[in-house]
Amino acid sequence: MWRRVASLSPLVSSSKSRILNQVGCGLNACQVFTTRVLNPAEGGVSDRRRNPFVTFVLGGPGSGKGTQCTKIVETFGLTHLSAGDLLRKEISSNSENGSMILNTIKEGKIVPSEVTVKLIKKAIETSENDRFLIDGFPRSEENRIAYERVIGAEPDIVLFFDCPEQEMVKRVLNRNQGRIDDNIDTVKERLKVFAELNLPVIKHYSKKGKLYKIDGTGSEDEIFERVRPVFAALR
Ligand SMILES: Nc1ncnc2c1ncn2[C@@H]1O[C@H](COP(=O)(O)OP(=O)(O)OP(=O)(O)O)[C@@H](O)[C@H]1O
Ligand SMILES: O=c1ccn([C@@H]2O[C@H](COP(=O)(O)O)[C@@H](O)[C@H]2O)c(=O)[nH]1
Ligand SMILES: [Mg+2]
Repeated sequence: MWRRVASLSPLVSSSKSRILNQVGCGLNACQVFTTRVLNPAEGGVSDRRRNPFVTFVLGGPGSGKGTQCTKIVETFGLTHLSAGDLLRKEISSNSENGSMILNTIKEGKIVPSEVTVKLIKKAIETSENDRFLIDGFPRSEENRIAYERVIGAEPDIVLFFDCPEQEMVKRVLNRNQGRIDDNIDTVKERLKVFAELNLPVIKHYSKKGKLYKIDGTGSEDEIFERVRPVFAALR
């Protein structure tokens, strides 16, 4: 089991992006606190995986969440759960929510919490691992509250990849993986949704001392060297 309390030196980004100004939440805090709020009435996660170590990985579209998660998995062995990938699997498996999810993703909006939280809960419960990176979730305060209620715990830490909008748009439009939301109109909407609904989540966890803000500019390797100490300190 990983340590749940750690004290690290500051890892504050020097980026001057618009997002940073909007968050404006004194992100020097690099102490990791734990607040377990297990809620037996809701069931929480199953007994076998009752107390997993959870990292939320947040950032705007194209900020590099998925790319950095792959590197964290390779080096530290956490299991990567991308909320977007779980939703895309629902579309391709023709589930009852498939067409609703497809339309929501096309529009750059947020899928209802009950759908996403259920998929994440199942993925945690069916995993052999007890350490997770939950990538691209929670997208809103409503998502966050639903997760904490259903899972019965807060995340242990939260990573936020801070990247200028112009760079994020460039990366998304060059991604070339056939995603239906990698077009300029959807990206504009996703940036709007990120600023309006996701930044409040980031601010919430900053206030709780759980946030690690990482400068998301530079090469993939340079960014990973900013991420590495966060997990190295928890081993
Ligand atoms: N540091 C980087 N410099 C340049 N390109 C990068 C960098 N990191 C990731 N990329 C590229 O940018 C694109 C978006 O990266 P990635 O998919 O990791 O972002 P994301 O935050 O998961 O985005 P989304 O929220 O849309 O899923 C990918 O094509 C990836 O290869
Ligand atoms: O928790 C979530 C995660 C994702 N979505 C929808 O999926 C797309 C793509 O997500 P990525 O994380 O970029 O892969 C996102 O724009 C949302 O439409 C969601 O609703 N809830
Ligand atoms: Mg991604």
